Amino acid sequence: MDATPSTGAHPMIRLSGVGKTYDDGTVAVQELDLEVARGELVCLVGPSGCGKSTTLKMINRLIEPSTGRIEIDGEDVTAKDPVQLRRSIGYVIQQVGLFPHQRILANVMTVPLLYGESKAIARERGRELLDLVGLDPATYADRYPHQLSGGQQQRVGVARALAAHPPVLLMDEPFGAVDPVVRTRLQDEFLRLHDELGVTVVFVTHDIDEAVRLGDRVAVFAAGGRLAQFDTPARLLGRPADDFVAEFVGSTSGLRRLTVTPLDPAHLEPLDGVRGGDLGDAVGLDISLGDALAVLLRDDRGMIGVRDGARFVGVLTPNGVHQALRAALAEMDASA
Ligand SMILES: Nc1ncnc2c1ncn2[C@@H]1O[C@H](COP(=O)(O)OP(=O)(O)OP(=O)(O)O)[C@@H](O)[C@H]1O
Repeated sequence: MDATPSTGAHPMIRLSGVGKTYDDGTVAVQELDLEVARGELVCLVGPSGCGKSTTLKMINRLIEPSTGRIEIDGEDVTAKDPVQLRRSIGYVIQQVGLFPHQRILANVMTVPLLYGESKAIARERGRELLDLVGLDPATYADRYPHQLSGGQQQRVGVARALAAHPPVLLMDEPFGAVDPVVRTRLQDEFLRLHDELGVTVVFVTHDIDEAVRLGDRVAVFAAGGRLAQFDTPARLLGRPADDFVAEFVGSTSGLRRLTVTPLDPAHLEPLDGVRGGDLGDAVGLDISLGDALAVLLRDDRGMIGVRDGARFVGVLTPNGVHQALRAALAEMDASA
């Protein structure tokens, strides 16, 4: 299968009325409706035990749903052979699960070989993928997993999951075990990779910051697998659906909103009368309000220049930051 999004009318993943009750009576997920568009990156987030992993594992049938229907690209997954299904869906977990006695390249080549590719092609594809996830094949291809750091092992896990060009990639807390600095780097790299490949991703995390940073949309789960809100990061933070979501996104949601609100020329002040020397650092229009505010706070002039390419387009002041946040909420309300 190919990761290139096709143009069919149905979503890439559709869960309708899906529920899971384990044999001991635990209701892990109930009546879940969720649609993931082609090429979308959706994060499932929520407190421990709220059914995120169960939901993910039902998509590739590691767990069979008790009720409801799951479709991938319009096809009912229960009608497919589970082994074939799992080969066509990439799966990355926190405990990377690399084969310890195989070298890194061999680990990544596993899936293409399973698909019957020749060794030469699988090797070439493996090297390409290592490169894609930021591991120089000349350095890492012949190492064993224990000779890599935790973050590097996670990258190999991602490379291996992408080896079969899966149209769908499921990720369960893939960056949970690495330190915050490495985690941020892996998130950045993964966002770039997602843009490049257009693969549809469902990503489980318990970290709301990770969810709003990565997700095109974020599904917040409450206990018992209840979907409390499924929305864009900006709406989730700006207009939480209920008290549970408000509490989950937390008291720092104002700060988080800065990271998901773009810098908008409408909230800049004109350059008139401002001399070059009055301006602190200049930032580009393509950054978030949060990054712009960080630059604004770095010096005490209270304003920074904003460029669109090489051209100065205005000045951002603290008042402009407030205006942008207020306007983003007003826009959301108008479109609701
Ligand atoms: N095999 C099982 N048998 C019985 N109950 C289970 C089983 N697997 C999971 N559960 C229960 O189902 C609920 C949902 O578990 P799940 O692993 O999906 O949650 P989660 O949101 O992914 O949690 P975490 O963030 O802690 O990984 C929990 O109450 C869990 O104890």
